[in-house]
This record gives sequence, structure tokens and C-alpha cells, in this order.
Amino acid sequence: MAELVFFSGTMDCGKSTLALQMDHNHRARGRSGLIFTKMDRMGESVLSSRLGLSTTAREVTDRLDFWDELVEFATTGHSVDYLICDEAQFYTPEQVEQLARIVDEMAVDVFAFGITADFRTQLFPGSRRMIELADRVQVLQVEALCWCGRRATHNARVVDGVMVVEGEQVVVGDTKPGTDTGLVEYEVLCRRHFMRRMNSTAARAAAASPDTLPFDLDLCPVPPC
Ligand SMILES: Nc1ncnc2c1ncn2[C@@H]1O[C@H](COP(=O)(O)OP(=O)(O)O)[C@@H](O)[C@H]1O
Ligand SMILES: Cc1cn([C@H]2C[C@H](O)[C@@H](COP(=O)(O)O)O2)c(=O)[nH]c1=O
Repeated sequence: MAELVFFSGTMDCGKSTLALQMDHNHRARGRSGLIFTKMDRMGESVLSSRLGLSTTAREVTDRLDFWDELVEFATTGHSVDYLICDEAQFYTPEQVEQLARIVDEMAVDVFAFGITADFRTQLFPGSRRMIELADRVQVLQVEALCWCGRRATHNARVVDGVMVVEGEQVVVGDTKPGTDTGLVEYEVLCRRHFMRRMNSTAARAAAASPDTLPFDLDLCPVPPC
């Protein structure tokens, strides 16, 4: 029975790596698949992992209709067993509905990968629809870590070293500084430090401050917080 599976987790937890691995494993068993992504950090029509692997992919635009795309592909004599859909948080809710229909009516497996929430902790519309429609939502096993060592659960946006909670929902960027968007970068944090807006830069500054009292520095470097 074909399935719609949403593999989710924070940024930098290995989603794109898993997407590439799943494509490899299914292809190695003679199944044929199509790879889609949207606004990958490395550019258009590429699915890239921070481990260094990448592959060409079909770029998802807001106008793309997955159902029509597959029908057209099938009319050229090709068969499709599965779809790999990376950066699915950026898909429209209608596109997620098309993917569910492809699973149910074409018996094609859809493996989707994405973050659930943005830098304000709000669900992306595409991820919300995935959670609503998927047969399974699978949280990745590899845990990204907060600077304090706890499991990271939230994606923080950092501008010039300072965590921000206002701005456009979509700004493509990386968890490493100095990449494509220049000033905007992301850092994964545990909820505790996300709620305190305490990213690694702020924590380092607080630890270096002579005003910081020597208790529970990890949680509350600048009392009262
Ligand atoms: N140099 C490295 N050595 C080993 N693992 C690495 C290295 N660089 C990145 N990784 C792994 O790659 C993961 C990020 O993979 P990626 O697929 O790009 O994540 P995502 O798509 O979820 O943002 C990191 O969590 C880490 O486990
Ligand atoms: C939190 C958040 C992220 N984004 C962007 C930043 C990256 O380009 C992708 C996530 O990619 P990854 O493969 O999971 O690292 O999403 C965004 O646009 N808005 C946000 O709030």
C-alpha cells in the first residue's frame, strides 16, 4: 500500500541526507522515482545535504501541479514508483493535497522531508497540511543539538548575531554563518533557550560578563530572565 510519509525535524538534523539515502535504496532495488525540492540552499534544481552529497532535482514552483506533472511523465511511457519531496515546508497546501491524491489514486509512495515550524514557532502552511494528511509523520532519529547540549527542538533566525522573532516567514539560509543570504543565519536551540532568546552568541556574551551571577548560568545568564 502506497504511503505519504512526512519526515520532519529541525534544520540540520539530516533530512536531505535521508532523502538522498532513500532515493538510493529504492533505486538500487529497481524502483523508479522522481526527486523534487524547493529553494535548496545550494540553488535551483538541486537537492543538497551538508554531508556533501547532492543530486539534480525538479524545482517546485508555486505553479507546479504534482498530479499534472506525473500524468505528463506517465504519458511519455515512464512509470513512477515513488517521489522524494525535499523542503516540503515551502510547498503550498494545495500541492500537499495533490501529493496525497497521487498516493491514493496512483499508488505512488511519497516521501516528504521538511521542517515543521518557522523561526517564530509557527507551522509553515505546507507542513501543517502534511501533518494533517500524512499516513505517518516520522521524526528523524539524529538529533540536532542546542549549544547547551540538549536536544534542539526549535529553529532560531539570527541576524548579525542577534536572535530575531519578527520578519518574513521564508528566508533561505544556512545554520553556518556567511552563506548565501549574508546577514541571516539560523541556529537550532532547545525550547528553554529559544524562549529566552539565548542563542550561542548571547550565551557567550553573558558568560563573559562580570555582572553575571554564578548560578544556573546555563538557564539564566542575565537575571532576571
Ligand atoms: N563533517 C560532517 N561529518 C559528519 N556528519 C556531518 C558533517 N557535516 C554535517 N553532518 C551531518 O549532517 C547533518 C545535516 O544534514 P542535512 O541533510 O544537510 O540536514 P537537513 O536537511 O535536516 O538540514 C548534521 O546533523 C550532521 O549529522
Ligand atoms: C526556520 C526557517 C527556515 N527557513 C529556511 C532556511 C532553509 O533554507 C530552509 C530549511 O532548510 P534545512 O534543509 O532544513 O536546513 O528553510 C525559512 O525560510 N524560514 C524559517 O523560519
